[in-house]
Amino acid sequence: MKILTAAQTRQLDQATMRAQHITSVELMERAAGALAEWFYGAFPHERGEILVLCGPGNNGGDGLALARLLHNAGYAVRVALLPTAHPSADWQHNRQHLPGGVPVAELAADALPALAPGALVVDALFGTGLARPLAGLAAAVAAHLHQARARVVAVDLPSGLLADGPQPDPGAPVVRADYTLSFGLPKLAFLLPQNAEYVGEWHVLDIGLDQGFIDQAATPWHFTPLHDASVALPRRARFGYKNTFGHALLLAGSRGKMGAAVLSAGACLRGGAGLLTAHIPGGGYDIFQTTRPEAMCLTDAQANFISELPDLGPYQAVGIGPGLGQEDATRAVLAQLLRTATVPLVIDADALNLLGAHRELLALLPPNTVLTPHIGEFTRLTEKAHDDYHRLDLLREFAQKYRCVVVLKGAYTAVGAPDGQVYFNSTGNPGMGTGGSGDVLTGLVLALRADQRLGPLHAARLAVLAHGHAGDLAAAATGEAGLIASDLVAHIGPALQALTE
Ligand SMILES: NC(=O)C1=CN([C@@H]2O[C@H](COP(=O)(O)OP(=O)(O)OC[C@H]3O[C@@H](n4cnc5c(N)ncnc54)[C@H](O)[C@@H]3O)[C@@H](O)[C@H]2O)[C@@H](O)CC1
Ligand SMILES: [K+]
Repeated sequence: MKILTAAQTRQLDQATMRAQHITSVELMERAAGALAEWFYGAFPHERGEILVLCGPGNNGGDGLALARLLHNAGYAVRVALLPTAHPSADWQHNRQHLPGGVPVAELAADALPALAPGALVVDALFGTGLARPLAGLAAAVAAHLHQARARVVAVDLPSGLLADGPQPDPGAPVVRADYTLSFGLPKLAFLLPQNAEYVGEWHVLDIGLDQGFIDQAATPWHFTPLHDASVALPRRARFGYKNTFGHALLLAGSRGKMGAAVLSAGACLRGGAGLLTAHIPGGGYDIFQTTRPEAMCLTDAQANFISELPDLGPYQAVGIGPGLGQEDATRAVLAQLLRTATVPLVIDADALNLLGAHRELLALLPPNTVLTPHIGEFTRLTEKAHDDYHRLDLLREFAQKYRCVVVLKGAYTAVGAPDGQVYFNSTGNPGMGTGGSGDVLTGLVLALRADQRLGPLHAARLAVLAHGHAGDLAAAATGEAGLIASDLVAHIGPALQALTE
């Protein structure tokens, strides 16, 4: 699913009207109808008065049309208008068609509407047409809503927030919505942590926008919903056997962190690898063989960390990093792996930290390597981003420069591809912020990299999607707080099953 800029969204509206031979008023009516349907579902028994705040443009027009539909459906509705000398044409149309029974007032700085705590307010002040930061009356209204602790439903975007880029004035007020209802497609702003306090829970409402325009629109940003045919797992061949499903090698673990190796290995096995060999510190042998009898095990001469690179001949993919530690000898193993590997690599955790601390090693990264940093690890590989948008620029630059796939982990994990495209993930929950969660992802990526039917981007996106879905399935059983990484491993099977072609 593509994510478009505000400018592209305007072109999309125009293209929709042309392709479907409808007027902008008719498109606005569709938008208002979709908003009203959402309201009927979300607030079926709302008894209090709903205050609809309308700006001067088509976002305000949506608000006026919604006020009419809610009133006609039996809700108590009141409208407050931002004073304007030049309302949009569709605004004027919907103002004229507002039923006489709906009270209308103009907003004024010295008489902001009284709001009981929890009052339901629709923010239809500004949407994709926002041209400058909120100031004056609009800024006062945004602050007033926050102080009054109103429940705010934003139409298209919380007013004051840009759809597709950082705020020019980070200090300017933005409406803090509890819900944001976007038309047709998600917006880039929704996916970044710095905007979470404004966007709240967001939903995309289908208003039948022109798919032809969307298909040809150029954008680096994409959103991967749970069921996306382009990242499905191909079925296993009826006559396949363990060697056809790939033999993975995992280098992981150090004293005190053998659990990372165990979790990662479990995820690799549950991820469908035909065979898994783990190379671990000698002292971890009993732990590993006891907890992962399905895996084979090579032990390092060192008891507490990894100092040797095994012969890579038998393997279709190699993963390195979980629980690895950062010994000099381990760094030498990583360097040797980068120099000699001819099969796909997956690099995580301390292997990334070693790369960050010895950046000369980055030049050795084989193309199509999958790296799975969280924000801290990514910062060590690149630089400190001044905001979340800048970090996305750094992600694209890094993936393009090293021709790698970079999985930047977090809510809406962003997968950066070597061609500069970025794919945001839709699955997962805050319960997955728990030790070992990343080790599980590494094992899963490794399994899918050993599957020779999948390219690096497909494997990474599918692993991220399945990992998040496993988290959602697990949280349904344990709750978010109770979720631990072993639960993720246990749910990888059903998650992948749900994502199979
Ligand atoms: N074009 C269409 O057919 C559709 C548009 N839709 C709605 O239309 C919205 C976009 O409408 P517009 O392009 O009219 O833009 P907006 O309604 O977002 O805002 C534009 C108006 O606000 C003024 N303005 C911008 N920033 C301001 C600020 N900081 N302080 C004070 N005034 C400011 C502009 O001068 C202009 O009058 C979307 O967000 C969506 O809600 C939907 O109805 C779907 C269909
Ligand atoms: K809005």
